[in-house]
Amino acid sequence: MESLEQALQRIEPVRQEFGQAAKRRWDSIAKPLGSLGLLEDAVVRIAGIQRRVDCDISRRAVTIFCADNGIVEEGVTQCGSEVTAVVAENFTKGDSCVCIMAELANAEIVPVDIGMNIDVPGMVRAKVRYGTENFLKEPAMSRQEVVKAVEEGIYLAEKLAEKGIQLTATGEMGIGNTTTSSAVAAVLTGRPVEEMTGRGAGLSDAGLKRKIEVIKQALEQHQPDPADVIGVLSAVGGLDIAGLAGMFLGCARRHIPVMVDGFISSVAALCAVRLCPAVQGYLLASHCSEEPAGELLLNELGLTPLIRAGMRLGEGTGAVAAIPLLDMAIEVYRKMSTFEEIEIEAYQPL
Ligand SMILES: Cc1cc2ncn([C@H]3O[C@H](COP(=O)(O)O)[C@@H](O)[C@H]3O)c2cc1C
Ligand SMILES: O=C(O)c1cccnc1
Repeated sequence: MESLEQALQRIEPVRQEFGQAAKRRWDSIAKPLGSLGLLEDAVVRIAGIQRRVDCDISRRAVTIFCADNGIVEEGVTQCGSEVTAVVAENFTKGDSCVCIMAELANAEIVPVDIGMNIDVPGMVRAKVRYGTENFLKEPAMSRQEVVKAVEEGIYLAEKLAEKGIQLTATGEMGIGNTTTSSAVAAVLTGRPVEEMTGRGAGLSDAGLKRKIEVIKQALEQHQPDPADVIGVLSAVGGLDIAGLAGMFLGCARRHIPVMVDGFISSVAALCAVRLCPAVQGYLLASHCSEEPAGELLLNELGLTPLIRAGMRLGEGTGAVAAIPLLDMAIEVYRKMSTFEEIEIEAYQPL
């Protein structure tokens, strides 16, 4: 298993020359220049990542990192931690929002237990520990545990690469993970907690107020250093965010395009990019989360979303929703006649 340090050293920048060749192919196609907008940009990006002009995303998976969060004790969520395992079990049976969407998008579901309170059969076991601590009282976990979770994500990306997966979508499930995500986002962006915090899966006004207070108090207490991503995750993060950060790093390491989902996934992507800026070139933004910080995080990542659908579900639903758009883009890119071909036909005597 590759260590985080080794992976960080081995991640290479994307190869622009393949992206440039893909752009020339788009420009030769018989349609107004650039008229498929972000769909064209996505294919150019994928070509650079895969290092091939005839890029291919026909084999795809959605990895769903599942973990529990000790901070749920503080009343920052609408439902209890037991819901994490219930939904996770449904991932193994194909009965969740993301499963139904992934079936249509022809994406394999890979549910990963990176730190749930309960063991659920049928999941990829990458459990670092049974849930985190309540970060209002003590650090969520140790630095070693953060590194272990990141390394599990990197390892899983390696396994997906070995299986021939050509595109990964990132998902998560873990009650309380919008609280950990808001805390991490506030530290990494240096923005006020209020701007970074929303209602998650559905909090009341009073609940939202409490959630903001809890995060503020915890940050006051831990004073995490924004330059120390592992330290921030250890103080106020979650195992799902750490595992996802590893997935982003691992996909970059293996030249796999990786689709960012919503709020939690964006925070994990930001962690990965702060650990290794070259990772940015391997990311594709699917949609803009309806959580208050959704747009800000995408800006911070330098990404433009393909979809604006007002989604705020998680599980990887937004990332999976964008896959059919990419399929359509690649189909046009491959099959559509070029200006040259059409002109040649036009000169044939009728
Ligand atoms: C039944 C159910 C299914 C979900 N699927 C995704 N989430 C989403 O909501 C959770 C984060 O919100 P919070 O921080 O407010 O707990 C995550 O698990 C996320 O994936 C769900 C939440 C619930 C309740
Ligand atoms: O945007 C998200 O990823 C999100 C928002 C609310 C709850 N769960 C996930």
